[in-house]
Amino acid sequence: MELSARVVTVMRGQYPALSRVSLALQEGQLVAICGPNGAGKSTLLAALAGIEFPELGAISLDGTLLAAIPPRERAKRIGFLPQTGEIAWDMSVARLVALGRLPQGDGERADGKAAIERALLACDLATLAGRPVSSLSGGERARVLLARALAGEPRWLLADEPLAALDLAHQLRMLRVLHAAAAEGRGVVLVLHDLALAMNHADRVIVLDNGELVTDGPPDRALTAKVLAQVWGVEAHWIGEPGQRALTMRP
Ligand SMILES: Nc1ncnc2c1ncn2[C@@H]1O[C@H](COP(=O)(O)OP(=O)(O)OP(=O)(O)O)[C@@H](O)[C@H]1O
Repeated sequence: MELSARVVTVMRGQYPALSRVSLALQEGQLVAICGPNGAGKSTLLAALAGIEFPELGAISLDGTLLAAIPPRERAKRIGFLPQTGEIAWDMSVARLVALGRLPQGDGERADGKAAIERALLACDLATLAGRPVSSLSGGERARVLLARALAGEPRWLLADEPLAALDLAHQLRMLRVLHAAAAEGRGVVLVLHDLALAMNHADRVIVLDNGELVTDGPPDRALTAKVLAQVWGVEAHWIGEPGQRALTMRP
């Protein structure tokens, strides 16, 4: 089972936001997409989710062009959480999370309800379920949006900076949930700015810069001091044990 991009170019006006990017993602892994501001991370994630159609190249899911898969079927198989945590309509947390079952159409049936309940619990939302989303804090809202994506229990979960607004304990909790989803055989792809999270928790890291793929591999090979200098322009190095690494930087 594979989600792949073949020489994908996405234009923004005259300039490419993504330029000839090729990669193949496998289920069962947690993959981090990293890179500086404007590198093309959100564009790549949206293209992989079928939200954005590339001008050149192709995105395929299990060998079928994404563009050829009907939108509802695509939404069943690929859950997408965009970077902007905007919520258009005010409603209760439980109702918003239930929208994650729309592609399946079973939000009122036992299977759907159980999946919604699992997502609410996974994101520590049980006590907030009856609250209007407009009354929540930024981090609470971010957990609700992640829960909506999880409620669909898609084969692929693509999330753009899902942990950025979360406190330390909830970051860890959500990482465990995302790891568990990968261990169940789902594909989990996260855009992450926090390179220590990527280093310690991802199975694979993809680094983009200026719309181009710079490195793609295990975290310790993709996020070397040399890559940090070349891509982020910082003099930094890793300390600590594998799985508990921290980044030290010269000011
Ligand atoms: N609507 C737009 N019009 C013009 N250029 C755009 C538009 N949206 C994005 N871009 C450009 O496309 C490039 C890639 O943007 P993208 O949002 O994918 O970057 P990113 O790596 O996700 O950045 P960030 O870390 O800041 O979220 C950037 O140079 C950005 O300025």
